[in-house]
Amino acid sequence: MEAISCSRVNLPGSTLRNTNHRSSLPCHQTRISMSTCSNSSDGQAYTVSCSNPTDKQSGIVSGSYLRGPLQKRDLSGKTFCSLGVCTYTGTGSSSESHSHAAEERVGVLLLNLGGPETLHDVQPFLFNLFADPDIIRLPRPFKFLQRPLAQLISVLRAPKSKEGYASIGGGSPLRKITDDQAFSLKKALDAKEMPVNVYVAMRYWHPFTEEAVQQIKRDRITKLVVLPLYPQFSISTTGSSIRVLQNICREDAYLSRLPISIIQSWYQREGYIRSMADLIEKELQSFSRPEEVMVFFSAHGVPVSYVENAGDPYRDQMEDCIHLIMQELKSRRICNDHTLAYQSRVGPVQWLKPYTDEVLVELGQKGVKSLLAVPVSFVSEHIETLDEIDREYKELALESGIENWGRVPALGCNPTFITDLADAVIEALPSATAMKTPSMDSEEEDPYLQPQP
Ligand SMILES: C=CC1=C(C)c2cc3[nH]c(cc4nc(cc5[nH]c(cc1n2)c(C)c5CCC(=O)O)C(CCC(=O)O)=C4C)c(C)c3C=C
Ligand SMILES: [Fe+2]
Repeated sequence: MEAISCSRVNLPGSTLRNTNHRSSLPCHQTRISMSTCSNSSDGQAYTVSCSNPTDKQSGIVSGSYLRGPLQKRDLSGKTFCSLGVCTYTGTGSSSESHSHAAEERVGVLLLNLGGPETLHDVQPFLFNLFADPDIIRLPRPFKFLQRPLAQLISVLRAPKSKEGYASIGGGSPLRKITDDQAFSLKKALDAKEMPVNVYVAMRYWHPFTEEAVQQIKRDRITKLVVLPLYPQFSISTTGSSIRVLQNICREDAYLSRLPISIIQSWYQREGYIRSMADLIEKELQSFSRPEEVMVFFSAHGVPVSYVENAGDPYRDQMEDCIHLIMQELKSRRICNDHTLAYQSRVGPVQWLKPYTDEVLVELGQKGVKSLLAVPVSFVSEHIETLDEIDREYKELALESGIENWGRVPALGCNPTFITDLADAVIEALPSATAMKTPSMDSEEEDPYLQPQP
């Protein structure tokens, strides 16, 4: 594999590893502090040199990722957690889940968003979401408004959200799907002779990160791989979850010494790209003229300011991801037209464009008759696939002149995908190092989550 070089945003004092490159596009430049990196000739063991002059040696986060721009920032914050940790330890007790070395107990921590399990949970779930300073980014002098604003917005938005959740069965399916993915991942790792415990940490609903972390401590895990269930990195998703984790680790003697490897993004992995292409190829067959179908990638949006002011690599990674999926399809002689748009905007600010609803109308006006929607920023079914895409966008598309509509299902427990995640975990394990967290500026502190019932 050819050598590549890149510049990237760096956490203060971070040491990062990049493994398993798939292609040779240069990493993208960001605005904050930079570090340069170059890969070894075999595309493995990709080490990023640290640019922080004051703290060159300390490894804050050890990240295994493939390529592409990464957002690294000071991750700090606080969270409250409570009941319901789900751990997959196989048939035996957790202490049986050892790695090869007698005392080594490997844990995998899956990070996800979480969702309300009942309609009663919707408003407090929304409060937690809007109280996250990575979701509503207030300028420093206005940080004190975060919680009151979260309270106000959550109360105002709750009726609309409740309608959506009511229409998909009265709650989010995310917890059940994530638990199933955790179970499948554990089985896939067992099959590769890598016995692990798999934990689930949700950002805005049960089981919260702290619950998972408590279980990790009880199980006396000796090495941890952190795997966000978001293929692409965004400040608002993976970034936010890592910040919370880092904050918990900072305050805990055991956790601050625990070797941890964080997989920051994995959209470039061959197995993921192949499994997405498989789903698209299969779904295209349900159309009478598959070659005439527009492949319509719909990604969850973020406000433009994240990308343009805060250096969020989300848009670049999303575009790169679509490119890789289309390349894979082309290699199978599937050469359909395709487009990417962003859905689910909230509030009055500018979000990434083009907007899904606007593009659907335009495509209908231009005479596109068959369209296959591909949700691409998330790997489980959730409110935005089951309600927004399947109901709202489908209706809009049909009204706009599109006659044949299809939608690719989310990956869920797709075997190719889960096996690839298992490989990602195995590749990340050797780079686990203790998470030394920066001391936190009190003004940057996360507002406390609303205590849950
Ligand atoms: C990559 C995925 C996601 C990004 C990026 C993201 C950013 C983001 N989201 C909001 C606001 C809301 N998101 C909501 C639900 C929701 N968001 C994602 C994923 C991403 N969000 C998922 C998978 C879900 C669904 C969870 C489920 O229960 O099924 C909601 C609640 C639902 C609603 O009222 O629409 C809100 C609100 C912002 C503001 C944001 C970036 C800043
Ligand atoms: Fe969202």
